[in-house]
Amino acid sequence: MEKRVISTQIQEEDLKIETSLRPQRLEEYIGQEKAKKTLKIYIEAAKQRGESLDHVLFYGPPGLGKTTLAGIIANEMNVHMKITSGPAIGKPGEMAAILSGLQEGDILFVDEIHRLNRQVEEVLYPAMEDYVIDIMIGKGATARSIRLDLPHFTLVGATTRAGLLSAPLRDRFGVVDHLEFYNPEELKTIILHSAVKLEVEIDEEGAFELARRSRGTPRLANRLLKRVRDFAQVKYDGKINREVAVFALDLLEVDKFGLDQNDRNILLTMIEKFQGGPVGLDTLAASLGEDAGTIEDVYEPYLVKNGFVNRTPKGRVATDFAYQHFGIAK
Ligand SMILES: Nc1ncnc2c1ncn2[C@@H]1O[C@H](COP(=O)(O)OP(=O)(O)OP(=O)(O)O)[C@@H](O)[C@H]1O
Ligand SMILES: [Mg+2]
Repeated sequence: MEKRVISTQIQEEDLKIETSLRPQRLEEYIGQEKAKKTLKIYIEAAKQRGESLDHVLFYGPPGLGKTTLAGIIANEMNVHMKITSGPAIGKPGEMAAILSGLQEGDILFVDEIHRLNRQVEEVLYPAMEDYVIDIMIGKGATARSIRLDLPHFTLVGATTRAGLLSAPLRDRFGVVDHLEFYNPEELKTIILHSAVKLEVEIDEEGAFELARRSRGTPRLANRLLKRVRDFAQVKYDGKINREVAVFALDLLEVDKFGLDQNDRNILLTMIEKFQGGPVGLDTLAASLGEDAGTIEDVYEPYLVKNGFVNRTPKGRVATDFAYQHFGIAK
């Protein structure tokens, strides 16, 4: 599918601004009240006891703030954070090396943790549970394993697909938080904060228009803000109000539900090629020329959340609301 403005996955243009816009403290982190409340308590308790925080797993669609929260935990606990990811660690020895390099209280952030291979994962089990690793020394008949103590660290895992995590790994996390899509009010607040940092002039209505077209996702809200700023600069006097926002977003083909061309493609394919479904995920993916995992993690959650698609045991179904959205009779 085409590269889309609305894609919630990280793009090169985001890297620069994301670092500067990323909240550093829990109190600057907007929304996710449930996760925030529990984290706050756990952080305070761990600090009072002078212990490391329990292992934490964040899961949810891309761009909702998993990496941001991991960084915030490190800041609040006043410890270092080491960052790695599932696909980056191929061998058990590499994981052992990372773990033994940690200091007391440190955070090890493992992004895309569902992509760790089995052998690497097995190093984590005793490490998470008892803060030890077993290392094999020697070969063949003389091989033996020795046990090394690790500092008390906190593993923070992030994944878009909690379902793919093995049960033994999932069970070793003391705190599991599902990040939810943000509501337009929360996104509006995020946009207004970002606008201050980026020195963009935007009014409340302009911010709200961007917010409700941001697919419930802060990453997107920030990206749209940046794009619309460019429009405002070139076509208007640099200030973003509702009119500028609507004009720019229409040009970018983001509709008032935050759907873009690719979302519409998915829905129209379901409606036109599969009579609205039920259609299996793999069949739908093949028909769109898109990866099934991407549809499931990136596109579908928002379509389901907003009532365009239902997931049934027989497959995906386009809802009446989806038909209405396109003005197609069922
Ligand atoms: N609660 C929030 N308040 C303010 N800004 C936020 C919040 N959550 C995320 N952001 C902004 O959105 C950007 C993307 O968030 P982040 O990188 O943490 O998402 P992610 O869930 O880790 O995504 P991915 O699954 O792609 O790794 C951040 O750089 C930050 O600017
Ligand atoms: Mg991330």
